[in-house]
Amino acid sequence: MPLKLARFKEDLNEEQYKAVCTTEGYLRVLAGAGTGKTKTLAYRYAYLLTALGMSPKAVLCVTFSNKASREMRCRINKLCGDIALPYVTTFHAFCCDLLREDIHALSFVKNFTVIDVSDVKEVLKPIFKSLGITGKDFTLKDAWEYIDWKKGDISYVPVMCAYDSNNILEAAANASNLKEQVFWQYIYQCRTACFLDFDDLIAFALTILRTRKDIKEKWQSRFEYIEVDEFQDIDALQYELISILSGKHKNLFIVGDPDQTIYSFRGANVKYFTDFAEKFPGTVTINLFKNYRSQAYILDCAYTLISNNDDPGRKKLQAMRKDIDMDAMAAIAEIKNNEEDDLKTADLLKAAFNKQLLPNDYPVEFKIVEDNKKTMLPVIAGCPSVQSQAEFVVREILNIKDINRHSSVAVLYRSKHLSQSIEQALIKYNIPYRVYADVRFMERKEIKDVVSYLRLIFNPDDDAAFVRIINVPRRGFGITRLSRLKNLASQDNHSLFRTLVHRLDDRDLNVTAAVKEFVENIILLNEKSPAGPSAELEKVLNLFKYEVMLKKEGDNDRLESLATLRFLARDFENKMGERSNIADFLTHLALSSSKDDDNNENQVELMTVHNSKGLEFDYVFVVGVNEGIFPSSKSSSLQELQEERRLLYVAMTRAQKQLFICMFGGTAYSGEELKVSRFIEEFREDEIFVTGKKLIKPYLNSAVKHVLKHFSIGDKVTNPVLGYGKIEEVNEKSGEYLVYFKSINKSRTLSFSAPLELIDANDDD
Ligand SMILES: Nc1ncnc2c1ncn2[C@@H]1O[C@H](COP(=O)(O)OP(=O)(O)OP(=O)(O)O)[C@@H](O)[C@H]1O
Repeated sequence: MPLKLARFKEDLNEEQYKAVCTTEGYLRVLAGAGTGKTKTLAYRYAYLLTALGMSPKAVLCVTFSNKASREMRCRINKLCGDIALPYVTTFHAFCCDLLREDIHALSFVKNFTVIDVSDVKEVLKPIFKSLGITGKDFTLKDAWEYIDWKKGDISYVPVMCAYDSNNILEAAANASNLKEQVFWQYIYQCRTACFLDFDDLIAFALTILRTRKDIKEKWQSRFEYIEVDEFQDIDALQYELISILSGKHKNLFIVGDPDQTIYSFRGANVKYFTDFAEKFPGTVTINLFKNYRSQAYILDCAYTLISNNDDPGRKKLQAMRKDIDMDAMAAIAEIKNNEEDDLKTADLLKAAFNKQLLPNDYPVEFKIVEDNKKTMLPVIAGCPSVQSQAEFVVREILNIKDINRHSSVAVLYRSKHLSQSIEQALIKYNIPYRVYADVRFMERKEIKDVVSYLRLIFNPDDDAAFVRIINVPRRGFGITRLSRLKNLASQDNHSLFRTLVHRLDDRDLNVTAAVKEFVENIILLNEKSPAGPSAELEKVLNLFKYEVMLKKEGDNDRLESLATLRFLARDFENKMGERSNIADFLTHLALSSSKDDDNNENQVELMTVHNSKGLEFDYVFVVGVNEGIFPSSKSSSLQELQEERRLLYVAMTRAQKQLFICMFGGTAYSGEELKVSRFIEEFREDEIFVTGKKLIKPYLNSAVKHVLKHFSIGDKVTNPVLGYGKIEEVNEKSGEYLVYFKSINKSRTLSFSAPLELIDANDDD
């Protein structure tokens, strides 16, 4: 059904409507979190099609991620019916389309293969091997970061595409350092295999547009209108691409929010958004500031946090949602004890949520908060350990009263390694979940490998475990030998491992010294009286050289997974005490990895904050808000810290109904005591509800110190109850205003945090 024009006015607010209908020229929309940026973009696209009658082929709408472009297509299809939308796309997909059509201009093959980051690592591995590079020199990730950085200068493209590929080898031979050598070897391998990585897609497309006037004009003519989402996060090359493409018709619509710039580390620069009007004279700017997503307390708290960053023309967001049912929300467990320790807290949480009497020997006060106002405030939870944090999250999830879809709950974290303790707790309580764009912890290759070692030691007849690890690390026991062994095993009617033990000198198998060593070690560990899980794990990692292999490959991600596994083993021992053994630990792990139906929509969503961009959930838990984690220990400069703050702001503004910000105590691997994030210190005490005060309280400064002054003497303001008023005095020390209200013909003293909105100085009250 065609969209009725009246609907645009009905569905949109005044500013959104203006943005949708201003179709000609340069338009910049400065849209705060949850103010309907995506909605405006979708409606504008629909408006171009229905009101102007444009063909979808003439409108380019570029979003930041595949997820965002799927969402955009879905929204447009809801408005315009089931039509094809060939150019609602991402930067990379668009460049790929352009190259499939015009890569001949670079004399590169049309049937190139696009490779992603994991493929890049596979291309790099043999290069590392041939150059004898180990993790001590640099890691695969370091190499990839160098390549990514190098490709910021696209002058490599003609070399990569040149007829004579010896040029590339020459560049590699003349390289001034090892990383540079890896770069050119990588380019050579990609050229030979006809691979293009994501950086190449942009670099190749831009090279064509820069150098081939005819092709440039073709693409410029094609797109009469261009829309770009998340413009605050575009980089120099993407900016140039859009500038070129919009160069003929000059109808460019951009939306962005400087407070949500979270990709500076990848070269994004917010200046392309903030300086847009100078670059393109005649630009109209529209501000969207009415937030339709979150309840007011969440927005207030997020605003307090982000106000610590430079002000890029920030406007306080106005909460529009009035429909939130407080009774449906999760009650909060308030921990008031002074002597928390890890296990006790978990038990206490359990008791509190089950409304059981607390055991007498806990010298604590612990209760469920039933106060609506407190429940609405963002909760800051200080959990004594990473496990009690997970316990807290899961218990709160179970306690949400209106939870009909688990997918209305998200657990967000700064670093993906934080997911595993949450995963364990969700499994324990049978709550379905999905880890966004990631492999679950127990399904990661390295974890399965190491668990297979443990299984084989425990049970040498475990053929599945044997097959998985006999040649990892490589021991000269590939597919051919394995298939011979399988035949022999079925003749002997033995398991694979036992057959191998009996046939070590069999000529057919011709086993290597490394395989013999493997067999000896398995037998040795199997015969020894088993140690606790963590000691056993250590032996496996050392004896079988698994960890050495990862170090050689420089695979930090996998090494960090092993660190997590060590942590799990230690934790299991702590919990189970002297009784703990490897068999129980294996059972525990096996149960943890039981698969749920991944297509099930009814799953709690686990993801990094970066992945949560553009999404919204009723209930949001941000976990691991610890100093060194969030902000990351890698962020030390002012700019980096501001980016981390924006990242937390993005996480907080995903929440619609309730927001939980959790940190955990304990000791880090480095031996240092874990601390509360500096961002928690930036919240105002009156804007949050703290549970687990023992950990949090020492870090909170007095509310007054943190209260921000928003208004000056003479400002005209409005209050939802008292109506129009005028600021008469500002008392910085007490954090209060004296405001004269016309409705009562009196002045009232109100705190800086009172609900006051600035009204236009020209407004006549
Ligand atoms: N005019 C409106 N009336 C009612 N609801 C609206 C309006 N505009 C947007 N919304 C709703 O507000 C929520 C946020 O909108 P949207 O996802 O488009 O925001 P956004 O600006 O893209 O957010 P962010 O940048 O934080 O990801 C959505 O649930 C959307 O349906």
